[in-house]
Amino acid sequence: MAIVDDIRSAAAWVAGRARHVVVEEDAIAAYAAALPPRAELPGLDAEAHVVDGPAETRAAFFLTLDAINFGSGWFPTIRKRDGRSGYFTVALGVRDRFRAHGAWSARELRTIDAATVAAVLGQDPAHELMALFARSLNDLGAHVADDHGGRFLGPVQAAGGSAVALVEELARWDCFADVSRYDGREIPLFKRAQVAASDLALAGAATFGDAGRLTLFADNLIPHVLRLDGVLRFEPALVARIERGELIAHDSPEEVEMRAGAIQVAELIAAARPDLTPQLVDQTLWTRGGGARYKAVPRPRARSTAY
Ligand SMILES: Nc1nc2c(c(CN[C@H]3C=C[C@H](O)[C@@H]3O)cn2[C@@H]2O[C@H](COP(=O)(O)O)[C@@H](O)[C@H]2O)c(=O)[nH]1
Repeated sequence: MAIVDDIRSAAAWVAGRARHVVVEEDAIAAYAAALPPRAELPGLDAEAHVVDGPAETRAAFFLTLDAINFGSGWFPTIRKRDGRSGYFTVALGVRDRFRAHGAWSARELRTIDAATVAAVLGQDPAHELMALFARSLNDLGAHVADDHGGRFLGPVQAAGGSAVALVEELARWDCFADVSRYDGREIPLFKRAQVAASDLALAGAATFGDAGRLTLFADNLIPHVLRLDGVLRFEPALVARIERGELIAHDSPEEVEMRAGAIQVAELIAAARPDLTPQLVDQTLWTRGGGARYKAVPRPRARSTAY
């Protein structure tokens, strides 16, 4: 079975036995009907990303950014750009570096250290997230250098027009690892490998015929949006912990159920809205999550390199 089908069937299996986070199936039809048409979806935020210039540079930008598109559990402890979220603070830092000095080469990424990453992102070099970012970039650099001759378009071209094939390759790299365990079973989620495929297509660095097979990208923000919108029901004790700002343990049943529940909801929505794929549902809900209503309430936070 293709990796994306493993992800969706694992997510459905978790959702079917979830104890802490439950899909409100009766809410799906109306919720799906009310989601905006795909035409209204915002594309890439051109100000925060590298969306022009050579395809090789766009591929370098998004593979570099998505290799460090995690840390949401630490975001309350990093220095944010004024009025920007954690994700956009990181994206803008990488974008500024690309604008000033171009892309890091694969060879440079292979040896980049925490202090260099911290300087680019405007962070304390001693912050533990900087060492995690550097380690992820080291692995990315090693794979692009050793497996693809230093070309960031290498993995895209090797995927031969298939987003699923690209996810299959990135999922083998440590820097895109994202498999949890739940009731003794492996639960592949691969949020960043999948968002990388999506971002490369959005940036025009890749053309995929099968992007509709990607699942929703299981982060912490979408379950939060779905809870506030009444589509995922979190048990009261979990809500209380989240609202106290307590970290939820990565790989805990609650955390896996939140992420798997969001993937399952996107599948149910896509079944009700043939014009929307799970990737488009993700973009809609992730964008919605940036709104005041969702920012006003504490969101779940877990510390992992997955999201
Ligand atoms: N499900 C989903 N999660 C996504 C993204 C993105 C960025 N993608 C956009 C970039 C270019 C295109 O416009 C893409 O749409 C980041 N995240 C996650 O959010 C979390 C950050 O939250 P906050 O605390 O607010 O910064 C963090 O876990 C990060 O991994 C997405 O697209 N989908």
